[in-house]
Amino acid sequence: MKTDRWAYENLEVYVWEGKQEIADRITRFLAPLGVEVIRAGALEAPPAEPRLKPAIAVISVSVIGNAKFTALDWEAAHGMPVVWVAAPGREGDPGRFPPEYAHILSADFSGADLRGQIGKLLPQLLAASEPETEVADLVAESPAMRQLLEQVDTFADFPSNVMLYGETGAGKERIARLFHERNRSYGKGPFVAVNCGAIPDGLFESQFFGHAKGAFTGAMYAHQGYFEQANGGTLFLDEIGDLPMFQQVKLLRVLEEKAVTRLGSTLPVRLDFRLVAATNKDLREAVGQGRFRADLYFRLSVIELRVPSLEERGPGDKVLLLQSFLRQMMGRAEHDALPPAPDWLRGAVGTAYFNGNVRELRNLAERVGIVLRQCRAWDEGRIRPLFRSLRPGAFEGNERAADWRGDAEERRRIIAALDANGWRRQDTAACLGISRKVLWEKMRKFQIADNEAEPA
Ligand SMILES: Nc1ncnc2c1ncn2[C@@H]1O[C@H](COP(=O)(O)OP(=O)(O)OP(=O)(O)O)[C@@H](O)[C@H]1O
Repeated sequence: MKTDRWAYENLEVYVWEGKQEIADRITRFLAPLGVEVIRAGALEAPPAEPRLKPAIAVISVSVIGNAKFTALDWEAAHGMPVVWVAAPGREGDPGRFPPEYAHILSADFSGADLRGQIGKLLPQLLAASEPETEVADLVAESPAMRQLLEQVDTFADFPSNVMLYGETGAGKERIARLFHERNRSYGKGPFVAVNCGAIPDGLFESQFFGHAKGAFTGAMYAHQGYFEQANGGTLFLDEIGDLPMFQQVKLLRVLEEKAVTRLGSTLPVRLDFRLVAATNKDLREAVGQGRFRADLYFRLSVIELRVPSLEERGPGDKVLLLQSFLRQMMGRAEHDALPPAPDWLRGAVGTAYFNGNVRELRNLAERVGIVLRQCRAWDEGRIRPLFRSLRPGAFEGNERAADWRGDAEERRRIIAALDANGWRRQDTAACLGISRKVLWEKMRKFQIADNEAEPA
């Protein structure tokens, strides 16, 4: 269970306020608690990347302009609660602010006033930052997913680094969380997810290493980097293949030394966390082409697992996922009150091709959920058209779908040959007309477990 202290130390507060003095006061009151205060400009557009940490915005009512932008619009677009700053004496004026402006501060607020408002929002932030009911909702009925979960169970309780491969949106972060949750020691600590593709060069060090107070202009307070934030828990490095070479060197050094020194400090901090990295690229190929350091690759890839795409998982998992997302969206009671999903719907989901994997399927579920809530029935006339934007699974012109189907087919062929040859690699390779080494590489690529195979 996360604590208020954890929440403050991991909180980002975006300040959109025209008056410098007010913005400075917010920083002065919050930064000593470990809060990262970010001075934001106009924030009308929702951020392109999802935020990695819980966040609150503090916004001056005057910069928004009540007429065109309501508090609800803002909160929905950004997914973070807002504390509004109003001119002194106006904050309690019910005629002026509709009820959704629930958290209003008078512009002459004290530190206690500000912390009081934020304190009211902490329980909601803490709840949101807990992993969703990951394990309970994890849909993994297909043989490919069951095999993956078995592998997670085998390795979860060890500290070894893990590398997850898989298409975008296949569920790599979800599996990383599972590794975290199933580890008896690190699972009790934080799970810190970082998208390595989204870190500007100039910010890598301060974001990963943190900085001491006064380390550079503007570093008014000490800041914990991702390594320290993940201490005692799991650090999930997504899109690791996008890490530029010079950042790779720095990451490797920290992993080797198991310590980090904040910028502007001389005191190393000992590190002890579980590292799970993920990529949708072929890292071995990147190593071969000199785009990824071999030493870092070997350090990260102690345990290598592949998260199957939805195509490989097959129609059964697609249907179950759709139902699970619908239950989440509509609420279990409302969903279960519906008659069972009709065959035409199962057929449509099962054969659709989801380019964006589980994430795209969830978007479809959201659209279906909206219709279901309106008509409370599986209305074919209204629901079937929602599938039009999706390509059928057998769509000829889609190369990626064809690749995936090709992989799944090859995997099936290899398993059949292994079965037919009693899992003896030499005989299987001969039967397939490939070398034993190539067979081994393919078994590794397709995550074919060879528990019963002869010793190598
Ligand atoms: N087996 C599953 N059961 C239920 N939900 C899942 C499953 N796998 C993934 N999801 C959901 O699908 C969405 C995408 O998953 P996730 O973020 O883990 O994918 P990813 O492979 O890490 O994506 P990216 O490559 O973009 O980083 C998330 O909302 C996740 O909760």
